[in-house]
This record gives sequence, structure tokens and C-alpha cells, in this order.
Amino acid sequence: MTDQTWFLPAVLGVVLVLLVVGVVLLAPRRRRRGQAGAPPHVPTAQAPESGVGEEPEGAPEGGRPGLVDVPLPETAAPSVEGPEPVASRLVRLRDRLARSGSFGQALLGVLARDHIGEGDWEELEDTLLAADLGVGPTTELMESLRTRVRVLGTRDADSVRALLRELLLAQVDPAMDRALADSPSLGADDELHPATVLVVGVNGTGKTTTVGKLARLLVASDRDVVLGAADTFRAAAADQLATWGSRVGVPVIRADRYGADPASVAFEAVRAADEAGADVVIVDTAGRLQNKAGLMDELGKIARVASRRAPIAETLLVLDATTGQNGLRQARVFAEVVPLTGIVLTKLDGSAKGGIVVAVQRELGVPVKFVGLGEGPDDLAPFEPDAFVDALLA
Ligand SMILES: Nc1nc2c(ncn2[C@@H]2O[C@H](COP(=O)(O)OP(=O)(O)OP(=O)(O)O)[C@@H](O)[C@H]2O)c(=O)[nH]1
Repeated sequence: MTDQTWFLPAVLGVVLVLLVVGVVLLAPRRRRRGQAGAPPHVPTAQAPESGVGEEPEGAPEGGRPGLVDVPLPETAAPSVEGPEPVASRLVRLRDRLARSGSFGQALLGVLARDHIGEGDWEELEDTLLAADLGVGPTTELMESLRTRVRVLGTRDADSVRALLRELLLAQVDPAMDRALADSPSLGADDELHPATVLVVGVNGTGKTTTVGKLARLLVASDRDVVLGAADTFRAAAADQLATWGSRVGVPVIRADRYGADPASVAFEAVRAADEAGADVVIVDTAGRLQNKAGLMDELGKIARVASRRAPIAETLLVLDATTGQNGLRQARVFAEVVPLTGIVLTKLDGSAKGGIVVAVQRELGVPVKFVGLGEGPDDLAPFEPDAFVDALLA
């Protein structure tokens, strides 16, 4: 009799414990967005049926294209990558820069000679010009060098290195503001809107790759990002971007057909980001040859149309560091069409022409904000003048 009285409560107790454990194990776990969790909800933009559907206020001319976003399905969440944190990638990329862009080493070698003759000064000048520093900055640097070396009166390696560091750093201009707008800001309507970042440049410079890398960098900094594939001319560009997006759980807004109006795609991407409350929307644009006036006009239209929904926070020009003077010519043309706020210098890893950083900043009056140092997904780093100059002299 005694045995029966404890038996029933004991069984009920075990059942209750099992129930609680089951509920805990089966409950959906909330995961961090952009890492292992679902992406922010971005409504799928569909082409409105004729006569049906609301045309957005300020919508682009020619109606809305059929658009699809490419959100990461919940089932694919476990494969979402965690991008490399910003701090550790800088250390890694600094080494790569030191190995490839070492014109500073050539300068140090000449300056360390016992007697610096006229031929040596010419060698220094040629080294700077060959590194694409530009004629103006080279002349300035040479004048300062000559004066300071005379005043210094020593060839001690540490003193020469410190002098060169100071002069190169002054040319790179550490005072420029290199921060990327990556938080929502107030629009003309007094509402908060995501930071809209347009990425422009000639084809092949690494625009699409840069948009993908930039998304990873922002995700690593806990930002909610949406990408817009407004390069509707190159068939593979939107697919390429969709792959970048899915790897880090970032939605990609793209047209469902090639050749759609890029301005419409840009508008829809900004709208989707706006509605999702994202921090940043990055819009990839088609590669444009600077001599094709029509295409350049189109870039102006993309900027105009996208800004109807949210102010354009940044327009980044992507330049291939290996193209030298040609790159500078491209930069001038783009700067005439859209107000640039920053430069991304790609392929600095394969170039001993790090001087282009100085030349392009002088040319445009806007800072280099990021540098591409390889083809790997996390081979993009915020540009830091001190680290750059140290790498040149390493
Ligand atoms: N070594 C190196 N390669 C890079 C870097 N950035 C981009 N690339 C490579 O450059 C090539 C062109 O990159 P894309 O991103 O397709 O260029 P794009 O400007 O978007 O080209 P279009 O879509 O044709 O306008 C690819 O093979 C990239 O891997 C970099 O920093 N270093």
C-alpha cells in the first residue's frame, strides 16, 4: 500500500521532467542576424500586375522592374559564414602590403648611402614616380627630403627611416576622414533611412567583389546590410552578388531579368533596406567605360532615383591600383558625374605602386577609405595611413 502511494507521483514527476527537457530542446533558438541566423526580413518586390499595385511615391521612370530578393532560407542558416573581424584582418593584410608595395624600401636603401650624389637624388625621384605618387607630390617630397637630410647630417638607419615615415605620412594625409557612413541618418522627411552606398567604377576594377567584401566587413561589425545588384548588364554580376550575400546571410535585391532598368533596381534595394530597418544598403552598378556618355548619364540617373527614397550617404569609386594614370583619368570622369565620397583601391597586393594612394587623393580631394589586398573574401581592409606607411617601410 505504501509502495503504491509514492509510485504514482514519482511517475508523474519523471513525465514532467521529460516534458520540460523536450520543450527546451525543441524551442526555436534566436540566432544573431548576419551570422548563423535568418536575414532581416526584406519584402520581395514583385512586378505589379498591370493596373494593379501601388506605384511607389518617387518611383523610377518606366515603372518597377520584376525584382526578386535572395534571402537566405532558414534551412541554409547553418552554412552562413562568420566573416573575419576587422582588427585581425588588418594585421594579416599589412604583411601582404609590406611584401608587395615596398617602394619605401628602395627609398631607404638610397638614403642610407654614405654620400648622396645628384644621381642618387634622381634615383629617388624616379622611384617615387614609378610608384605612381604623381609629379606634384614627388616634387614636394623630394624638396623636403633634400632639406631635411642636410639638416639631419646623419645616415643612421633609424633616423632616416623616421624622417621618411614622417614625410610619406604627410603625403598620405592622416587628417582625412575615412569613416564609412554605416548607420541610418535623417532624410529630408525627418525619418531615419539606411546609409545608402553606391559603388561605381570601370568594369574589371573589382566593384562586385568589393561590394561583397564590404558586406562581410559590415556584418563583422554587426551591421544589418542589404545589397542591390544594379549591374543589370553583365549577366553574371547579380549571380556573383547573390553568392556573396548568401554566404553571410545578407539579402540581395536583383532584377529577375537582365537588362532591366538599373535605376529601378537601385530604388527597390533602397526601399527594401528602408522597410527592413537595415543599417546600410550597398548598390553595385555596371562597369562603365568613361567614354560612353550614355552609360555615364545612367549613373547620374541611378543616384537621382535612389536618392528619392533615402539620401545617398556614400558614393565609392573603385579603382584598380595597377592601372596608374589610366585609373586617374577614370577617376576624373566619374567625379564629374557623381559627387564621390571615397575611393576603394583594389589589387594593391599585386602592385608596387602604392603611391597611387597619394595621387588619387590629391586628384579628387576625397580619401581612400578601403584597400583590396587579394582575392580572398576578407581581403579588404579600412585604409589606415600609419599602417600603410609602416608597411611600405617594413
Ligand atoms: N588580386 C586582387 N584581385 C582582386 C581584388 N579585388 C578584385 N579582384 C579581382 O578582380 C577581378 C574582377 O572583379 P569584379 O568584382 O568582377 O570586377 P567588376 O568591376 O565588378 O567587373 P564588372 O562587373 O565587369 O564591371 C576578379 O577576378 C576579382 O577576384 C584585389 O584586391 N586583389
